[in-house]
Amino acid sequence: MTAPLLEFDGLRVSLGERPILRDVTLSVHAGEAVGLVGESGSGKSMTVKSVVRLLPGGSTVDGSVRFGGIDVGSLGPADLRRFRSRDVAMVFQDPRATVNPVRTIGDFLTEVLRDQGVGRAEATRRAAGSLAEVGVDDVRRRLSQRPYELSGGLLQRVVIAAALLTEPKLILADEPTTALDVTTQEEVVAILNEQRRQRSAALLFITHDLELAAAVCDRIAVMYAGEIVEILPADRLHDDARHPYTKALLGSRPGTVPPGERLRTVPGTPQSALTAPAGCVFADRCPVVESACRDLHPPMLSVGSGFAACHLLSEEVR
Ligand SMILES: Nc1ncnc2c1ncn2[C@@H]1O[C@H](COP(=O)(O)OP(=O)(O)OP(=O)(O)O)[C@@H](O)[C@H]1O
Repeated sequence: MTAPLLEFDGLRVSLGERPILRDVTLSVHAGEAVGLVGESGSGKSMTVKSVVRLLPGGSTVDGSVRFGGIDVGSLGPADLRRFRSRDVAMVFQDPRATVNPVRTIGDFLTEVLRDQGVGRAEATRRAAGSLAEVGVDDVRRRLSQRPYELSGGLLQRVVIAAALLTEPKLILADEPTTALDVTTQEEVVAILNEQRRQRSAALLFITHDLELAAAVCDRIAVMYAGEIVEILPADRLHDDARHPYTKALLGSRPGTVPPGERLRTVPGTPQSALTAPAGCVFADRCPVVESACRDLHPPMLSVGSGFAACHLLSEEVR
């Protein structure tokens, strides 16, 4: 197999004394879509932000994030700028926080290309083409409009068009549809995925929604309290999930209980890397916890089609 495009290798991030990510190890291959799922505060956004070095000030980083074999922590200012504007593209939750409200859509779209020395007419032509590809109609008029004139769904398409314009090798998408209504969410995710597939761009896709991750991605990494606790192929999610946390997430989805019955949730409250116990981070909420789980940190084990960090699996793989 070829070397991964993106590799997190034992990534640890702390803010002062406070741990945020602990030993995150994950790879994303060229053209592959990997979903990062987990409850709020599990570290999904911090993992993604570490790729482009957008962590909060005062963060300490150990371990590494490599892109194309190069440690992004070692990039100087000019290389970092080039990496951020050419190799990766980002799509965040709220398009209105991404697009400058007082500038036109055309200016927003052509800016990066113009920075790269592309002439105005050519940049506008490419911007118009990119908008059309993500299903925006009346492209010429859109280019002269300002963000407040567009709906949230349309504006997120503009952000996706911008993300695709520089032909990035990797797209980082952090809950790209949470701010949109349900029908628009599906359309926007479908367009993002279709367009990145056509370009063979890899995708690191953050979502709370396991089913959405399974529909869009090739593999899924489940995070809890700043750690990855399970990684498995998306099409094996239902059959092969082994970690008690992944199973609890699967059991708490809407649609798993008959209409009228109360939706099950994962019992207990989510924890952060700071509050998690010393042994298994999920021990306090785990329905099958044993005494060893509280003391010893479980290693990531190869089980079935994926990997999971759970003491109860140790016997099985021995
Ligand atoms: N700017 C910040 N300053 C201090 N702590 C932060 C900051 N951003 C995030 N954290 C903390 O880092 C941990 C991981 O947060 P992160 O945003 O990565 O989680 P997440 O899984 O993406 O959650 P969500 O789904 O709510 O976005 C949390 O405990 C959070 O409180």
